[in-house]
Amino acid sequence: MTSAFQASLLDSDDEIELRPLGPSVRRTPLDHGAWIDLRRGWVTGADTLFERLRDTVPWHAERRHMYDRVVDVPRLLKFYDEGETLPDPALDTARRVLDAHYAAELGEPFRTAGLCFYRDGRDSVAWHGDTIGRGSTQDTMVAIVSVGAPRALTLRPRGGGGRTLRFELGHGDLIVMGGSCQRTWEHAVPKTARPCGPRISIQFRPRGVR
Ligand SMILES: O=C(O)CCC(=O)C(=O)O
Ligand SMILES: [Fe+2]
Repeated sequence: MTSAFQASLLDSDDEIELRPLGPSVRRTPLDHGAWIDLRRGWVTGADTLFERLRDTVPWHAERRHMYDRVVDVPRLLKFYDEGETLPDPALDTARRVLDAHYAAELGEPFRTAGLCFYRDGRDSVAWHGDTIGRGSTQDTMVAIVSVGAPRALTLRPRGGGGRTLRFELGHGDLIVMGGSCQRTWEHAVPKTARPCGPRISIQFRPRGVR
């Protein structure tokens, strides 16, 4: 359970590595058939990976219609669709290891990678489920790797009410939202007035989940 699962991502002296998954992944069942898996510190050398992604990903800002206005999306984005080359070999390895761990339960591989760059506490994502695709009707999984400074990822049952769960995620932490989580729960990265450093999240999703 050690070296076989430990993937060295670079042949040189860079220390980006993935620690084993297996029993170190903690599952928390949530109401309505949802669950969360948490593996703290999955990626070692996560600060190095943060810097590489920050410097090499072709980040772009988006603007969206909100009522009668066009507003800035408060984070930088880059989406890698199925078959597109990922920006860093560490992400290929991460996806392979996630596939090996979750294939039997998920029944299909993770195919796409969405990247978000939260530059400071003003960047955020509002309450939502990933329901553009199949997540609105089917159980699925969304695996999120966080590098850089920790930010809170919050979860609550859809429509509010009920308790809000809060996970501070950064520095190589892995969280996986599974079961009905995208349609029965919502998640967010709230803005914060506390001084905080930048965070990048990498979301791996199966085909047709968005
Ligand atoms: O950055 C995160 O951890 C969450 C991002 C997210 O929920 C999304 O892009 O759908
Ligand atoms: Fe999301």
